[in-house]
Amino acid sequence: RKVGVPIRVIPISHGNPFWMVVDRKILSLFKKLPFGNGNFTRYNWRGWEIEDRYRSHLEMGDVYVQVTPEKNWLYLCNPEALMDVFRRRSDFPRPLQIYEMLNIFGPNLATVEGYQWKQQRKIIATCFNEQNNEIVWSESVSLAHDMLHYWGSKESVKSLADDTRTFSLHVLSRAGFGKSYKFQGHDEKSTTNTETSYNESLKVVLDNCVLIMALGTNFLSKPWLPRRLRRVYQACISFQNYMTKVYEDEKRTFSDKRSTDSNLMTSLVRASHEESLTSESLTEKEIYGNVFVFNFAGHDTTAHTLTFAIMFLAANPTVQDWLFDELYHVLGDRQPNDWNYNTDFPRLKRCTAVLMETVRLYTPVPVAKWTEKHAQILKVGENTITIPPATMVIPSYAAIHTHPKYWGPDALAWRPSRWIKKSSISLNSFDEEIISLQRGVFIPWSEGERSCPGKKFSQVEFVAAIAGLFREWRVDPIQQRGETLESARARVLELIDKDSAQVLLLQMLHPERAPLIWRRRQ
Ligand code: HEM
Repeated sequence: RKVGVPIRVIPISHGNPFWMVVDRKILSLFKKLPFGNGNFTRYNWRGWEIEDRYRSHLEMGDVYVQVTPEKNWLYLCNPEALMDVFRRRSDFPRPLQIYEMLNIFGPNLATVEGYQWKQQRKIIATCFNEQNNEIVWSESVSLAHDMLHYWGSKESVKSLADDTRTFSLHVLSRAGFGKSYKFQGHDEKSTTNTETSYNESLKVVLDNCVLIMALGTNFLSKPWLPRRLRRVYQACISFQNYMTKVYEDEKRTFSDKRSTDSNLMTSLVRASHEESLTSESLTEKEIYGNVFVFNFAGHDTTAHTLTFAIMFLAANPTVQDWLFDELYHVLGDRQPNDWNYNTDFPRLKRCTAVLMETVRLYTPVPVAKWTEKHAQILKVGENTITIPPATMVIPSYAAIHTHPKYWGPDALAWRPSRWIKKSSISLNSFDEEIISLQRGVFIPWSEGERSCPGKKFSQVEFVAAIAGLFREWRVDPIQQRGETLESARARVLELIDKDSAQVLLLQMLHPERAPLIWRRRQ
């Protein structure tokens, strides 16, 4: 109350692990009770932000606090104040206790703060470079082609979410480690052989990372555990062995002065070696920790976003035509292996707009900051507030991304064309630009020094995938008995709206409930 902003009291802490498992089930029962609809059912579950959007801020203003038994959570929906929080990295650090579990393979960018973070970030920034983006581009184009081949051969595609995860895992294998794999659709996956074991182990690690983080690798090594858990442990070991081998190889290559590939792992080893002359290099453990965190941070973020985008496109044939016009204009009749990262990617503005519009509405990663040990003063609009120590400070991304004040009356509609304007410097009628926005109203990759280092990586990957999929093909929902195509599309939109929830990240829970069909354009 002393902060002087509206408050909402909720009975269970947002970080309570037991509650996180049962929240929605219990609240759905509560909602049925005559007195059951209050702050508890409105706010006390994981992912409430997406259902609520900007409504709480419309009711209470740009800042309010949720009071929980453990901490106070301050929600912020004001662009200038948000940018202030992002810029003041030491005043509003990351609450590291939430991320500690990501230390499975070693300390990394996501789990350190202060000087250690600065030092790691400086080295890592050099690895996410244009040579790496070129690898991301060509691998994504090639994999999208194979994925389309698989989807195009089926009468009904139900495995969208699984296949986009395979796609993003393969891109990471190549751009992160230098290992290229042929795309295998959901029904084509073979049992492991030696060649796929690295990729397979990475997949098992990522699929089970919550379990690994919760139990720890020491516990998982116990021989009396069930087979499934031992398999997870084996995957951790072979993933670690693979990283060690690449590390040793690269160290040798470096001392021989032979040039190598620009994948993230080799660049990290090289950059670390170069920095070692100034005693600021990464340790071997930190290299492993970071390679894991690149995979963790880059896998489902892009895969879920692709799933959302393809579903939205299936429901919006006019947007597919709009995309096709750009793809035909930029890529013409050239074959995918002739598409060029340097000249084609920057021109695919509409493809980029599809990404922006999708992450605006379905932002995959929630960001949290806190005030740690000290009170902080923050100007929010006309008011200046003092935020007490140990307060969580949460950018209300789902609100700022949809507030009509910044996005207009159709803010909740998925409309990629809102991102495009005619180029001011070109006379060519097709030359378009992405609109410039006020800083702080669009924050899916966060902002400031601690924003996502994989932003461009994910943009290149997404745009290459969309170009590969939609240059010659289109997608529709499969009609159910007695349904028109129009109502099938409305059903897909309804599914996106009602069936999306925060698991680890925000995702569609059952995209297989709306099977799709891919057809070649006439
Ligand atoms: C659509 C795709 C993506 C989105 C929306 C996204 C979003 C974000 C956000 C919001 C953060 C800040 C989290 C926080 O402050 O708590 C972040 C951090 C991070 N992201 Fe991404 N990300 C994406 C893809 C990727 C990819 C492809 C990679 C790597 C290949 C990656 C690597 C990282 C890393 C290492 C961090 C930690 C940075 C640090 O703490 O300094 N991300 N990402």
